[in-house]
Amino acid sequence: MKFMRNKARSIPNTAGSVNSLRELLKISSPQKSKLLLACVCVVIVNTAVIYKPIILKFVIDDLFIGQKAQTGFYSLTSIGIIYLLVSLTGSLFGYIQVNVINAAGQQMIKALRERVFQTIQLLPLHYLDKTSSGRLITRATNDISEISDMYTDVLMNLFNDIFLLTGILYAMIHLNLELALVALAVIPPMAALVTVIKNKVRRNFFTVKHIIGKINSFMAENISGMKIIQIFNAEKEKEQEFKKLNQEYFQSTMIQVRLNSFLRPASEVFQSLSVAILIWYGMGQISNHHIQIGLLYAFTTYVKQFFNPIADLSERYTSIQSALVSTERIFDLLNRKDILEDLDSGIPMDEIKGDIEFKNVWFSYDNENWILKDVSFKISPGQSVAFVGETGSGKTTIISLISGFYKIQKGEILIDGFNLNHLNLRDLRKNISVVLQDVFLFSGTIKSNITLGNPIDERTLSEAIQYSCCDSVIDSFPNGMEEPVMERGATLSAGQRQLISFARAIAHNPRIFILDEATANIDTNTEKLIQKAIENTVKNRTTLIIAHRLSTIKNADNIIVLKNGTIIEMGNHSKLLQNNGYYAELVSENSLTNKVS
Ligand SMILES: Nc1ncnc2c1ncn2[C@@H]1O[C@H](COP(=O)(O)OP(=O)(O)OP(=O)(O)O)[C@@H](O)[C@H]1O
Repeated sequence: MKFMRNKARSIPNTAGSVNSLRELLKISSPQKSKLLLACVCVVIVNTAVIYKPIILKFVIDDLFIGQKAQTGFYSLTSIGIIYLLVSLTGSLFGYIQVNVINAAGQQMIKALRERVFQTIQLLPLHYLDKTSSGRLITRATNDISEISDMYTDVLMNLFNDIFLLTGILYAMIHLNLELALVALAVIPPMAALVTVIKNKVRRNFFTVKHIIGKINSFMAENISGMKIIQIFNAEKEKEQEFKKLNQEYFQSTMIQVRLNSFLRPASEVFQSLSVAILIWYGMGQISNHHIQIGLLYAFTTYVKQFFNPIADLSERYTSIQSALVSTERIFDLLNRKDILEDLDSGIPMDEIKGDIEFKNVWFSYDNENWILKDVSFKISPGQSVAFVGETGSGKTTIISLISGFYKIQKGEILIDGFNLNHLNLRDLRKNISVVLQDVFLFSGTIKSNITLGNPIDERTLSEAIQYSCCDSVIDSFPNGMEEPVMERGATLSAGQRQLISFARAIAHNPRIFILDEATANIDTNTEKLIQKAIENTVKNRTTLIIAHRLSTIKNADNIIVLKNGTIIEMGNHSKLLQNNGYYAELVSENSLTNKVS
């Protein structure tokens, strides 16, 4: 059933493209006036193009063959001037059209890129857990640039071409219906050919884009994991994996190249065929004095002009299909409003006290396997609680639930007595700070990593630095707070990163502080600093610590011991030792790191 659903979503269909194009037009609506101006330009440019053969026909048939008196308006000079003016007007409006359409296209792409980024920021963790970063990166980069190309290069030309085709068609029918039908006799077989190729091109583009997503994911993952690859000499294996992906990509693009390279020559064959039929039929008509040579000349010019946009269209056909597929993929993401985080509705809470209660909470990530089973506990404001338990017992899951990252299936989580599901998530998260084991730093400066762009005054900032014992780290850098930080804080030590993240947590002055204590070995001096930072941070705050060090656990007001998603013991250090249960066993086995005690 699951398979069927996925498959149904991935099969490309025309309705999908039409809807996506409609969405694209909606995004373009602020650019309405520019688009309108561009359309006016298209009309003027193409009228000029269509008029030029009519002027030449007049010169050949009326002035030279018909021997019409070449005086006044009909003199060669005035007709030459008119021809020049028509050409110049066409060129001038062509210039305006290109500028206006490009400006409108770039504005639209800018808006679209912003919307994609905003949407990515609101994707819930349960979606991100199952989505590769490469897929999302491909949406924000490759797919957008394909639409940009289509918009600035293809779309206006498309409008241009369609207008030109209609104009030429009208001019041909108006001049001589019979000759027009002869000239266009090749259109039905040509349309049949294009229809056959169309679906192949679309299907293949879905494959191509899917593989680009896989390549981007692979690249992103390998670049971040390069240290491990190099240490374990896994370069060859990774290279093989990459070669396989690259080969897949190569094969699908080759199909595209073949289809693409077939379309232009095919349309040129049809063009030559049409000219040949026209000359064969037209010469007969001239010999029978049914038409004059100027008309045949105008028609051969029109046929060439008629097939040029068709040839261009067929060449652009693959780009159009590619961009349509990209548009569909982007709107597939943008329209997932049902899953996006709703940060702004719910009960507003400017300041929370920090009272947390789990009431018979059951939780599963996949709606099948229970990770938390009937978990209940209460933490009063300002209390510190340490979570202890073997790996996979559900400690991290509990803190993710308190931050509102996942929804529980059964039971209730209450914050200050309010059900977390009904709270304003933005307000809740404003009151929570976390320090994770694996500290995440962004490229920027130490200061920007502490403030994360939030308006934090200098006094709060310097207090945060002092309480987090981060001052010694900052003083050790020549640029102090403005010291550049590389992506993921790659140039800083684990201890330095930890201290910066404590400063970040304190600077945001949370009511609830969550700490996933690092298990990494840090030198004794930094260890002491971190211990001090923890002591300073937990003061007057509700604190939840996933604790690994006995020293931290001992200081906690309450210790919650978990096993397989169930609370098996609860109490302070001495009470749990007295119980002589699982916790006492962990302590006696020295499973908890006994550092800085
Ligand atoms: N995003 C996720 N999607 C699906 N399952 C998950 C996810 N995160 C954790 N799990 C599963 O939930 C269970 C509990 O994981 P959790 O991270 O809460 O354990 P933990 O007690 O914090 O472990 P550790 O001490 O190793 O960090 C594990 O079996 C894990 O495989």
